[in-house]
Amino acid sequence: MSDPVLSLRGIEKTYLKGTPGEVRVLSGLDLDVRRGEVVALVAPSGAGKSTLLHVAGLLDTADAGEVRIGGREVTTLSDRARTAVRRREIGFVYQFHHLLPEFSAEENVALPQLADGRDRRAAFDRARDLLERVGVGHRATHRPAELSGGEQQRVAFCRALANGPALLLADEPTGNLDPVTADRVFDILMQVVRETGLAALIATHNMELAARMDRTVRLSDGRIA
Ligand SMILES: Nc1ncnc2c1ncn2[C@@H]1O[C@H](COP(=O)(O)OP(=O)(O)OP(=O)(O)O)[C@@H](O)[C@H]1O
Repeated sequence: MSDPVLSLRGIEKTYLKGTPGEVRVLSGLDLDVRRGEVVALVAPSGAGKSTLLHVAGLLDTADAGEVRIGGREVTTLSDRARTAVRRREIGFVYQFHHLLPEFSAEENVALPQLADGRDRRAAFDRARDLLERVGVGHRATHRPAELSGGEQQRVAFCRALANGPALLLADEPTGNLDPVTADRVFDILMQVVRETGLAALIATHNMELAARMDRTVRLSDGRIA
């Protein structure tokens, strides 16, 4: 079997180490996510879901343990090399869209591609194609403030997918939407993930959404229970 897209081994993370406020969040956590697999990450508030996603997404470093992306150990890479892995291999979706307000939907989706060296025309073609696929092609030239919450979040998915990542990490991606919109946006996310064969790790408090994914993992006492 091929290497998991994401492999975490023995991950440790403590905030404010050595101070009275020390918080041990991850303590020897192991997790694999394979190509085409959509995994729900479920845990009580404060258990460390965001911390885990940040470590897996190379936005933060663990105190100990190994992070492999596509079989490659990334913990020991230089900052520059890690940034390149993050940009090419990993897409993020957050609870709030974090789109750049002064740019249109298509510009928001084109920008990560331009940052990765793709030519302008190809970047905008891909942006419009992705926006079409999630049903917001007709809003391509609108700025985020001119879009509904569900539309904003669909644009945020497109931005996450813009550089063709192997791994999608999402932190409560529909948590800010009303239940009907959340359901619809989640369907679209699942459809796109299925079509592209991505590995996805999606943190959610919503057990109905978790039940629609391939597998649920629970984070408890700093490990996968
Ligand atoms: N930068 C930080 N400095 C100190 N403590 C932190 C920091 N970031 C997070 N924590 C603490 O670490 C623990 C885990 O936080 P984290 O945000 O990973 O939890 P979570 O499971 O994502 O929570 P929620 O579901 O509420 O978003 C919490 O107790 C939090 O207060």
